[in-house]
Amino acid sequence: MKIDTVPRAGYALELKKLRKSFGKTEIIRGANLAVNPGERVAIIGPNGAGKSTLFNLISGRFEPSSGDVLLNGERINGKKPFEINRLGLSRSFQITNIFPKLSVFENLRCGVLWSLGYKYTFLKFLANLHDANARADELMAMIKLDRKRDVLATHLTYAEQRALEIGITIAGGASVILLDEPTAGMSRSETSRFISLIKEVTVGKTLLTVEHDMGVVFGLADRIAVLVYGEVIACDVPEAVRADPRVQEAYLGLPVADAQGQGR
Ligand SMILES: Nc1ncnc2c1ncn2[C@@H]1O[C@H](COP(=O)(O)OP(=O)(O)OP(=O)(O)O)[C@@H](O)[C@H]1O
Repeated sequence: MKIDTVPRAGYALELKKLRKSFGKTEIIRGANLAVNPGERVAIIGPNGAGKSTLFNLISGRFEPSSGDVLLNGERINGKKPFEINRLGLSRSFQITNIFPKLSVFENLRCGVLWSLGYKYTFLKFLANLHDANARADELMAMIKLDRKRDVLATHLTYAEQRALEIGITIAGGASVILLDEPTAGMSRSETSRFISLIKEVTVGKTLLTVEHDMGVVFGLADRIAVLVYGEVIACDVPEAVRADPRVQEAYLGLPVADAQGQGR
């Protein structure tokens, strides 16, 4: 089944002078960011900097007050989240994405069918949908849950549920993936395995994460975007961001590597 969305030339994702106010309070204040196809970018920033708001603007949950969001060169402001999803951007919604009473396989198949525009009311007919079954099997192997094929999602470990969530997020073949704190709540060993898994399943895709854990940020990101008071004050390779005095100042004067947990 061919469902990959081929990015056009240019940036995979671009934010231009993006602004968002809630009432009189401006939360995103002219944020600019350009992410290349295939790049992994982590957004960091102190509490309340606007990271979640930025994700909500990109994924269509909020409409910008002004400025633009471009996905593969196409302006997506004002589009509905499902329209943006069909254009090739997929966002994880943490484990609320998962159907607890469905098996691993059924969850993944729902993710595939949803991206193709099927309705859940057709569930009883799904067994006949050969392509979706094949894609669900493929995803299950990618997220290393093939041995749990028929286990209900509710009976998975927390880390397995998060892996399933990633499987559902990538099910539709989106070229741009947004992950919100993908390793939150995991142990150190689970986190390091999970970083490897994320890297594997997003090969060739563009990845944007919001992350508090500096270990994850430095282990995963090609570039780090630092959001402070609704502006991207730096976006560079990890070593450069670590050494940037503006970033150190934003993290209470601590070197970024020592500021692990300070953003919480
Ligand atoms: N729907 C909303 N209505 C009003 N204010 C909002 C809304 N969403 C977010 N805010 C405000 O915007 C600011 C930024 O919030 P946001 O959650 O985007 O920050 P964040 O960087 O993700 O923070 P954290 O690291 O604590 O998760 C906060 O002051 C928050 O209260």
